[in-house]
Amino acid sequence: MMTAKKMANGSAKDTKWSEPNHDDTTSESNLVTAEERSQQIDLYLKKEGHLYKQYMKKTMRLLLVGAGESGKSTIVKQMKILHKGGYTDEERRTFIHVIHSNIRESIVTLIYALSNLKPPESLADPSLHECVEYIRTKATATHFEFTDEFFDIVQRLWEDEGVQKCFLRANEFQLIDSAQYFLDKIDDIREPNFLPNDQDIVRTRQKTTGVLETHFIVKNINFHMLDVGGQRDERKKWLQCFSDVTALIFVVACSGFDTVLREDSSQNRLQESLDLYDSLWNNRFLQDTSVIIFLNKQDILAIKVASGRTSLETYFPDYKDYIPSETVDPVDPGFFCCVSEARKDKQRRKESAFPALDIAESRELFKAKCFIRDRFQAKSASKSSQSSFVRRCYPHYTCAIDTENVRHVFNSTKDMIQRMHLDKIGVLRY
Ligand SMILES: Nc1nc2c(ncn2[C@@H]2O[C@H](COP(=O)(O)OP(=O)(O)OP(=O)(O)O)[C@@H](O)[C@H]2O)c(=O)[nH]1
Ligand SMILES: [Mg+2]
Repeated sequence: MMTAKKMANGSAKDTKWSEPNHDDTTSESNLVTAEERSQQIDLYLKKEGHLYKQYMKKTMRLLLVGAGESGKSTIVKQMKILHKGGYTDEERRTFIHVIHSNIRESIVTLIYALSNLKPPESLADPSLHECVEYIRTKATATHFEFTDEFFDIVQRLWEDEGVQKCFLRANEFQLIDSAQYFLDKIDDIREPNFLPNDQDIVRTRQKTTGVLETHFIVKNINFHMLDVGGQRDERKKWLQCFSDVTALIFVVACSGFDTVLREDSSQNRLQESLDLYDSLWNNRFLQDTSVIIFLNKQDILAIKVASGRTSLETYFPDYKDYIPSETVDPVDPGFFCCVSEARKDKQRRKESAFPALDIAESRELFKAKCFIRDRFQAKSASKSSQSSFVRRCYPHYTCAIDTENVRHVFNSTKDMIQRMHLDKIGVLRY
């Protein structure tokens, strides 16, 4: 490090150093020795260092990582809703186009999947063939107007039983998670004065490219949250974010156990998350950084388990003989925080994305949640580190589209992040 003495001296042999003299006269009083100047600078750096340390103590840098579509940007949107005063009407309007594009992408995907699935599905109402043609030809055009004709056609197709059957097989192709939400809401969305609400905004899907940073203050603590693109070609940009990170928040789409990656159809999404987690846990630049795991998309996981159409066992054969180590009652509201939060209030329950589960389904969901969590925890074995810092992983079950759930999880991790941070800056000795 450049010492104050070196900075002050330039050449240690110089005997005198003088302050700039504006009236071009040199008086004895503003002549200081290099030694004195060096002491002044040392003092200044100490003071600055102290202020920097104070600032660092109150500044947490959180890096959101995880595979594509795991829910990172959705967490950032929730931070804006919870800690940055939410969205203005002007900002809400900017999401209208994204919602329209999400609807278009969803219906185009469903229509192509009808014939591409093996075995294929077909329209229940053959008179809709013209609508299919419209979607295939007009709705895929680069410059496309979202006309009434488009919304009428989408609505008719979405109500078709054949299209619904195709939707139930969405794990066999690439459909955005919010497809059903927006397609069910077309009546409202197509209105000329439609203004997206918070739930509409957190449901939108836009792939992140690059690194996006957001700042907010909670109880006098500055949070800098970094959101990165999670698809494979985006991950080389992550490295630049690794320095000075307080904690990594690793987001996992738990519901992805029966789907493949958008960018590589030979890779299972949950397996990709596990591999990615493994590589980050072992990354040499992150050896002093603890990891908070957000086991996300618990609502979709619950829907999949309740449907009985798909099982973890098909994709992860060791699930069959897995027995959770806990003896927690599977319907314990403390464990199912998302479900129980929703149950507190009948209205919210109705609006909740969570299905009502019977006891057997709850037990199965409990097993699935524990299994996925344990797979990540097994990869987080602490290695011996030279410092006294003990690196840990902290798993949490989340549902990023549920503002109350994110509030609850963020509150309970906030204090722990702060402890982790103080621990870390103590170890690194700024
Ligand atoms: N139902 C449900 N949908 C979710 C949840 N979390 C995120 N989503 C939806 O999943 C989609 C993808 O979420 P994003 O936040 O864009 O994912 P990301 O990790 O930022 O993806 P990249 O930017 O590609 O890395 C969005 O449409 C979200 O609304 C969840 O817990 N439940
Ligand atoms: Mg994103």
